[in-house]
Amino acid sequence: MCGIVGIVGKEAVNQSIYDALTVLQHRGQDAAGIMTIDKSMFNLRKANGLVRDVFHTRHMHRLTGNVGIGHCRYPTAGSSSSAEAQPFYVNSPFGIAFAHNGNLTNAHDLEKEVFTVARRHINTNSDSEILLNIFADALTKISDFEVTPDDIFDAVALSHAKISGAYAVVAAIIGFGMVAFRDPNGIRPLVLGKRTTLLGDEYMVASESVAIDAVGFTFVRDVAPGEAIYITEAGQLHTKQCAPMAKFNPCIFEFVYFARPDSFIDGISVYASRVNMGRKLGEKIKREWAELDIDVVIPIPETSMDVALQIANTLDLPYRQGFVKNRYIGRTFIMPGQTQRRKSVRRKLNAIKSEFKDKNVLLVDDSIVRGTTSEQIIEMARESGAKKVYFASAAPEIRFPNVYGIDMPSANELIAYGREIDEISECIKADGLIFQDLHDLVDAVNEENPQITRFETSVFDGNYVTGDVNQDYLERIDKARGESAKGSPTIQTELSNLEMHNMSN
Ligand SMILES: O=P(O)(O)OC[C@H]1O[C@H](OP(=O)(O)OP(=O)(O)O)[C@H](O)[C@@H]1O
Ligand SMILES: NC(=O)CC[C@H](N)C(=O)O
Ligand SMILES: [Mg+2]
Repeated sequence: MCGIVGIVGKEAVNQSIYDALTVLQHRGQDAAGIMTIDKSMFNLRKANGLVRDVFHTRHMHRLTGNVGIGHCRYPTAGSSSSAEAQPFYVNSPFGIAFAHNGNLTNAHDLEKEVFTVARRHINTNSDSEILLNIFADALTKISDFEVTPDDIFDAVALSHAKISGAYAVVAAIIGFGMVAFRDPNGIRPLVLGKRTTLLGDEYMVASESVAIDAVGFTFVRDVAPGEAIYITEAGQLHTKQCAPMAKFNPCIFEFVYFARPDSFIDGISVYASRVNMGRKLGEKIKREWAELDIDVVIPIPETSMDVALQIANTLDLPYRQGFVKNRYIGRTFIMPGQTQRRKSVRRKLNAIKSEFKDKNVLLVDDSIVRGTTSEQIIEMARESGAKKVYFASAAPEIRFPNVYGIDMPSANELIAYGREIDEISECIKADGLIFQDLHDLVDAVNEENPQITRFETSVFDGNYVTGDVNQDYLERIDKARGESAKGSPTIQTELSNLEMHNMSN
């Protein structure tokens, strides 16, 4: 669930892109990159690591220019190698820098087409590099030496017709400007911002509105599903709907977990949707656990905190911070391997024993995916003296793989796969376990924008909106990306030495 950003400014954009990436860091912790256009050259810095570790002052000095794009990566295709960090680059037609959030479902077929028909070489296993080459090939076919807004929109339309899956994209084209587009289902988010300066208007696109707030731009609107935005280097804005059947199917997991609560996505406040989730789950707990002897509601920091507070209010119970989060440890779910994820839970969260001693506690989390967090947290609550430990999840049981940009390629890794609620409860050793119902989750988010008629909910119900995901496909991604396919950490490290890009130190 990477973070992307792009700015066409009147002055240097490097610092604003850096600042935007720091507030999109929760979307991808593995690698980061910035590419700027300075006259007729690109400047690039990308590497594995957090934004604050990838860019040093010496890199920032060299990232000159008034147009640039940035990316922070959470890999969902290929490997964690720094060669797959983004932005990617191609040199024909023109120089194009490219950053992508999402995941393609027909990358395998497209790769063949790129090689045999477009005669282009793909140098990594990243689906984003394929997507870039599909777009570049479309632009080659359509444009001459000059690029008009219509050329850009025709190239995006041609790309939409070929690509399947989830993609929010930002690209910078040397000599012309910046292009951004969103897949026709609008699965991944993308917003447009503007800032008026004495030198003229500046434009920005980003994965979440929080990035627009952070760098002092004003939120204009969400980019529509299928729509393309083209901002010339001179700062002229052009927009066009480029997909005939575009419709909103935003990923519901953005609201459950991925996005920051202070962001708005497709007209929906992420925070308000989480408060609604808490209210609905609180009401379900009241209905189904009427006899329950809960003394206190405790969130599992950080994402579940807004939900847990609302559950406590609905149940009229005290809300207490029983766990302290180490602010220097990132999100565990988006870490690359299960070993690292397991180790990080205890490094990240520590219990305040007095909040548990001799109490029946209700622990609240936004979701249970592999069960890594819940199992260890329940153990910590018991070690801290809790009498009984109940557990509530603001999302329903996750039983299906994700193919649209969340790294859950294998059903076998999901704790709810093939298990009923009492079996899951037994696995995580809870005294009672309750999940939100899917219709309540959808209503909780939908209440904030009733115009959206459908959400992408495949991890809960197995309905994949692109219509091309079958058992064969799921088996292939399981083999290619499941935990057993990812290899040992040593192999990962070796892979990370295979890279091909500039500014490596
Ligand atoms: O069942 P699991 O496989 O453990 O996955 C679910 C957990 O992972 C996430 O937390 P994470 O630490 O990533 O981020 P947070 O600090 O934003 O809650 C999520 O909020 C759940 O706590
Ligand atoms: N999470 C994402 O958006 C990942 C983008 C792309 N599929 C990659 O693996 O780099
Ligand atoms: Mg969490």
